[in-house]
Amino acid sequence: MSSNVLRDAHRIVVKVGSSLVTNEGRGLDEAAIEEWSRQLAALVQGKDGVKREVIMVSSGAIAEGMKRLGWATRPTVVHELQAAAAVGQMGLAQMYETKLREEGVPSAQVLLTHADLADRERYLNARTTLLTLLQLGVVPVINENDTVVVDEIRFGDNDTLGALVANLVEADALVILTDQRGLYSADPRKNPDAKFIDVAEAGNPELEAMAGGAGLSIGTGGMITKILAAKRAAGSGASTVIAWGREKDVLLRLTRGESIGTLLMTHTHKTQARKQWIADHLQLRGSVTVDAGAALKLRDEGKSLLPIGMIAVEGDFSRGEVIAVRDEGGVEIARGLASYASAEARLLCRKSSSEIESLLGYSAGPEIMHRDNMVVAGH
Ligand SMILES: Nc1ncnc2c1ncn2[C@@H]1O[C@H](COP(=O)(O)OP(=O)(O)O)[C@@H](O)[C@H]1O
Ligand SMILES: N[C@@H](CCC(=O)OP(=O)(O)O)C(=O)O
Repeated sequence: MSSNVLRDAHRIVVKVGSSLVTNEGRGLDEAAIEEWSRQLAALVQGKDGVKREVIMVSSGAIAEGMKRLGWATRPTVVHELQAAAAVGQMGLAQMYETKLREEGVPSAQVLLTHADLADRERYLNARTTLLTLLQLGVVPVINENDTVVVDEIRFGDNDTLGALVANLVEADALVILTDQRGLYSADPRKNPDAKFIDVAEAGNPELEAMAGGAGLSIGTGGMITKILAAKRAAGSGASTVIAWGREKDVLLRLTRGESIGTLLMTHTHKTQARKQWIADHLQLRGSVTVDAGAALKLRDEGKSLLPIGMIAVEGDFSRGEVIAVRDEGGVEIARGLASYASAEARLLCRKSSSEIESLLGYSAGPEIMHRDNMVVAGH
């Protein structure tokens, strides 16, 4: 098994499932959360010599809420599930906050819904906030915002949410911690002869046939959602490891290059994936024309586009929509996500970034298009 995937990963999304977090429904597993927090902190602080950025996607709110409300069986009424999630999320966030703070690492609670990632503006806001938190050395602790979503628009299981977060921040790797040592050729609870898979290609359809549903009533996805999450994460260039969450020092050992769990590899390159994503999935909503100086900075220096170099704005677009950047001859030199809506961008042409706040009454950052959200033609 090639083991340099995690060793070389700079930005890692870790997902832990309900059954682990809540000790199979018995209540938040303080010792386990403390263990993961210690490891997350060590990665962020670079105790092994490399500082990494980590995001924790943690389930467990509903299971913990049920316990706090004294409910022995999982309700089926959606508002009761939402109420349980709201109660449980308090405990979940509090425990990660406490354990990470004890390790000297600040944390942040981020609750997301499907709508947040489907809407261009909210997508960009979520992305920018998460990248800002990572830059600040904060560990974002993410869960689905269960209180406001009903079944049809839910991620449903946090494996999918973990993969979408990996896509959102362009993580190098997704680590899914669960109650099995990884993927087997069949559900090991039902088939004791199932063989362990140590490495495979993410997206290989044979894997989907091996994976069954959830093990205990606490978890929702089972192995199939993990396999599909790995496929989705691969789309943005992240490889996935599925491993046992109680394995001693699992995150530290993985990032030291040890082979633990099942590695689902991708060969998609991150920048290639992003380029493809911007090229394929999004319709151009407009464009901006820039002067020769700005064109040079974008094309040759890998810089963001600042309003000072922008001469004109074409079309009608919102923040977060995809626009083209053209030079004065009309040639497209880049495309990417606009940080400002077209009406705002028009007011900012030829202006210094320091004037943004006084012109618009707020600032969404000094750039018209940040280089992280841009693909330059020919690069
Ligand atoms: N091929 C397989 N390999 C390993 N586990 C499998 C497989 N098929 C189904 N499973 C089941 O998936 C369970 C893990 O999923 P789930 O219960 O949703 O956990 P989590 O809360 O970690 O998301 C395992 O306990 C196992 O019973
Ligand atoms: N958002 C839900 C988690 C959904 C869920 O069950 O996920 P998982 O256990 O990872 O399959 C919660 O916190 O209870």
